Amino acid sequence: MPKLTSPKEVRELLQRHGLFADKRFGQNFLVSESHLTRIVEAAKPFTGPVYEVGPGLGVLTRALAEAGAEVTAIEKDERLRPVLEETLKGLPVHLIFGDALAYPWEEVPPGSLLVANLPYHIATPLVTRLLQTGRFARLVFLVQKEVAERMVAQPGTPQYGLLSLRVAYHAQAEKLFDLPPGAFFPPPKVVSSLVRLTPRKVPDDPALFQLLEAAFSKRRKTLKNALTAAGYPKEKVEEALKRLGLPLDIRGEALELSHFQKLKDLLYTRV
Ligand SMILES: C[S@@+](CC[C@H](N)C(=O)[O-])C[C@H]1O[C@@H](n2cnc3c(N)ncnc32)[C@H](O)[C@@H]1O
Repeated sequence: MPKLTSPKEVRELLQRHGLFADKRFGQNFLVSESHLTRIVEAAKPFTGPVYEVGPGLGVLTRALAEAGAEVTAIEKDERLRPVLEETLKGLPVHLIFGDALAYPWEEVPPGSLLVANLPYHIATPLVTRLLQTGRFARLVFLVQKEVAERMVAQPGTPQYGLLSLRVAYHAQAEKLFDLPPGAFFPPPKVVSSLVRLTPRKVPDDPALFQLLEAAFSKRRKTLKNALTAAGYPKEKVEEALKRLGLPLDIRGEALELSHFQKLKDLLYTRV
């Protein structure tokens, strides 16, 4: 069995199967034993079924299964089938080939976990969708450091925006540690971070997210101008901001989640 945390053995495994790491699929395989251990520890305890998006060569899949997780892994790249059949042989892993964005996440058992080294190009839409299902007890995943910083950002910081508010509404968010490019083969151009989200089990709030999308659609505008440009009545927006004790020229980036929730209540209340 090849050692999947050895760049040399990973290169040989790919060569033996006539494969290469395909950038289009965001393929940067984890080859750091110490980081692998820390990711598995951050995901424990395995209190529900574990879903992995993008098993790649199976390094994390194998570690999770060996640690006792009941893993379902969804991989888009069909070329990896023979590799995964080799590296996951004998382990009770349910392997599905397909696009994770097309997976029926709304049907997974309540209390499921996501543990993944996410392909960078689908990380934000995928995490948003998984949070909206209300089915996950914990999501532990690697993303570009810059995306991780946006997920945990506080009001008034340059990284703060729609993604930070989406995450704050649905979950408690932690950025646990960074991984240098050398932890992957081939090394990416960016630093990665491990994020852990612990959902609060709140129902989705479409009116709130409609308001947030409008507030952040024009980043350089004041909140009042962004909302009126999106069709919210100007007088109502001004009145609501005054009632909240906020200046009329405030920008969306300065408001925390509770402000937006109160603003939504005021804007959606008939007078
Ligand atoms: C960053 S690599 C991680 C691979 C492996 N988990 C590891 O840590 O070495 C991302 C993986 O996601 C797969 N992938 C890319 N887009 C996908 C999609 N839409 N659905 C499912 N898997 C996808 C890639 O083929 C690749 O195996």
